[in-house]
Amino acid sequence: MTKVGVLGAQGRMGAEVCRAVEGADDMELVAAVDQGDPLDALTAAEVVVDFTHPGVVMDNLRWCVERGLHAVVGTTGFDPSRLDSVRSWLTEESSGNVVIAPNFGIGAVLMMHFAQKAAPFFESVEIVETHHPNKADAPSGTAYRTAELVAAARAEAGVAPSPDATTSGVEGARGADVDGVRVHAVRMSGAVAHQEVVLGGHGELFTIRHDSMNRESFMPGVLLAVRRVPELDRLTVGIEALLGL
Ligand SMILES: NC(=O)C1=CN([C@@H]2O[C@H](COP(=O)(O)OP(=O)(O)OC[C@H]3O[C@@H](n4cnc5c(N)ncnc54)[C@H](OP(=O)(O)O)[C@@H]3O)[C@@H](O)[C@H]2O)C=CC1
Ligand SMILES: O=C(O)C1=N[C@H](C(=O)O)C[C@H](O)C1
Repeated sequence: MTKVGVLGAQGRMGAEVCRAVEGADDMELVAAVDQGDPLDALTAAEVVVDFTHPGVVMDNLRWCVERGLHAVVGTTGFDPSRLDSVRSWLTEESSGNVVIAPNFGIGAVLMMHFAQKAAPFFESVEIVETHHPNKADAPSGTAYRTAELVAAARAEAGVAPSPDATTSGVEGARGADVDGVRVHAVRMSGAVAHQEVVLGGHGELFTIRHDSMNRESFMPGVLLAVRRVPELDRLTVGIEALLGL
């Protein structure tokens, strides 16, 4: 039985993770910690799952690493400099491993993978993500990561930036620029988590779309990461490798 602790246990995702862990035959929920609770209860765990807030996740993660706990992190906000900081904590001597994934949905991981594959074949690419209006960060971690992967694939293939003749307009109308890829964030009541990667050129549009209809959709990926994190090597970003992609 893997002993699991959850940080952000009363939040939308944390509560779903607690239910999923309690429903798994090979896991035991030993700590459910939220805002204001002491972290000490987490030392009973082998793996800590964090779904909190971009503003607090670095402190939580450092606390886990310093205690040799494995961590599975779904909280967003991990830009390259944050990932470098985490790598610097995970020395030869530290015993815990970390998985940080902007999206644990299997379909969402495949969407990112296919977008990366398709990106060099089209002149234009833009990303449109739609989320529930309670989301704190924009663009989503998934959109940010997709843009990074798409931009890297295009750079490696020597593809020019997406053409854009815009010289005037209202600020924000063209979305955010993430590594040269335009990302548009929609906040919509009734939505959960949705993303389209739109690619175009030579008289055709190719759209790769993913929809999370509920938060259960993330649980197979979260449980997979909890099962696999002890055998991984220090920091793993995304669960692509765990799926054999
Ligand atoms: N990787 C993935 O697949 C997914 C990632 N996410 C990401 O997960 C994060 C959480 O999302 P969501 O569950 O919707 O957010 P919620 O706001 O519903 O939940 C976050 C919870 O964490 C609590 N919290 C805040 N600070 C701390 C702290 N220092 N220690 C312990 N608990 C704390 C919050 O308490 P309080 O409300 O009092 O502040 C709240 O209960 C976001 O970054 C989101 O983007 C979401 C879905 C899937
Ligand atoms: O806040 C959310 O809800 C989600 N956050 C993650 C993100 O920012 O990409 C994953 C998913 O999109 C749901």
